[in-house]
Amino acid sequence: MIATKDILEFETKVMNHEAYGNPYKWSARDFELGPGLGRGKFGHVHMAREKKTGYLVAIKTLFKSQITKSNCERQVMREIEIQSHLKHPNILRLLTWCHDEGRIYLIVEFAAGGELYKHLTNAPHGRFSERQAAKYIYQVVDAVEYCHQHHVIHRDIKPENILVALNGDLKLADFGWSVHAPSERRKTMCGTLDYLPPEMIKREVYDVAVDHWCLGVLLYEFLVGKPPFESEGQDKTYAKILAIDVHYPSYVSPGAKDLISKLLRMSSKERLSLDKVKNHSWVQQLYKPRNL
Ligand SMILES: Nc1ncnc2c1ncn2[C@@H]1O[C@H](COP(=O)(O)OP(=O)(O)OP(=O)(O)O)[C@@H](O)[C@H]1O
Repeated sequence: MIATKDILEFETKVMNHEAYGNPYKWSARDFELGPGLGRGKFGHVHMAREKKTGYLVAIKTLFKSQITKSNCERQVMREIEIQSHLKHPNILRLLTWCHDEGRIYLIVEFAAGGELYKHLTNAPHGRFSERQAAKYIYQVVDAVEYCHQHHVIHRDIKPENILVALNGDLKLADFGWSVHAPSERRKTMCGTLDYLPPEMIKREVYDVAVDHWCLGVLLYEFLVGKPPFESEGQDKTYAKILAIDVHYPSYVSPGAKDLISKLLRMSSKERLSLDKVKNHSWVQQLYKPRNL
């Protein structure tokens, strides 16, 4: 339990920091590196402590040489640019970033619970209860709705890209594939195979509704423990997606099935709006957001 005295002491430290309310040039020297949290494509992620305040963060270190070698400069800059503008309780906050000759450091909110994917694997029978799934889908939908309101399509929603905070709330992360979509419809194929929407397989133009499809796949995976179109080969997965060939185990409730089937629609225009997902009777029965 954190005592009021500790909070006051911490707040005093924050207010006495040169960065408080002022332009401040952060550098890696402001942080003390702690244990490793994981490895990413271009570097590693560590827990870290801001030296003057003791504030815990995660630092994602990216090696510039690896980014250049993979020709991903634009993708990385886009991830930084997009994530630095998104401020929502269920989106992993990019607090600041800095760089030196060889590295880029992303200072992000620390998600003490780690990857949601691990929670799913460790859950009884490798799947979440309907109550847990309703809370989780509500929080991800709220985050994605906020992204869409800011003209950002995530394009890579899956349990591996969602982290869990200390209080159990979800944090949508990994904006490496996301794009700013100012009213424009796009054509690049990206994302993970099991989560690919039909319009991307058919290489048609697509819009924000690709995320609605992925939310249907995500909810199914929460409840069943594996994505609905998972198959042995890529061709079989594609065929199942294009036929919307979904099998629901008997333990999935009619309410959950109804919601998933309203997101997994071939026509992107027919997919349920995100507001309607949050207000769907199955979600409403099982989850009440704290701020209401
Ligand atoms: N803010 C954080 N808090 C706690 N753990 C984190 C945080 N950020 C990343 N991690 C851990 O580090 C791992 C790698 O980070 P991340 O997924 O951001 O790298 P990446 O380059 O996007 O990886 P990839 O795209 O290959 O999945 C994550 O899977 C997670 O376990």
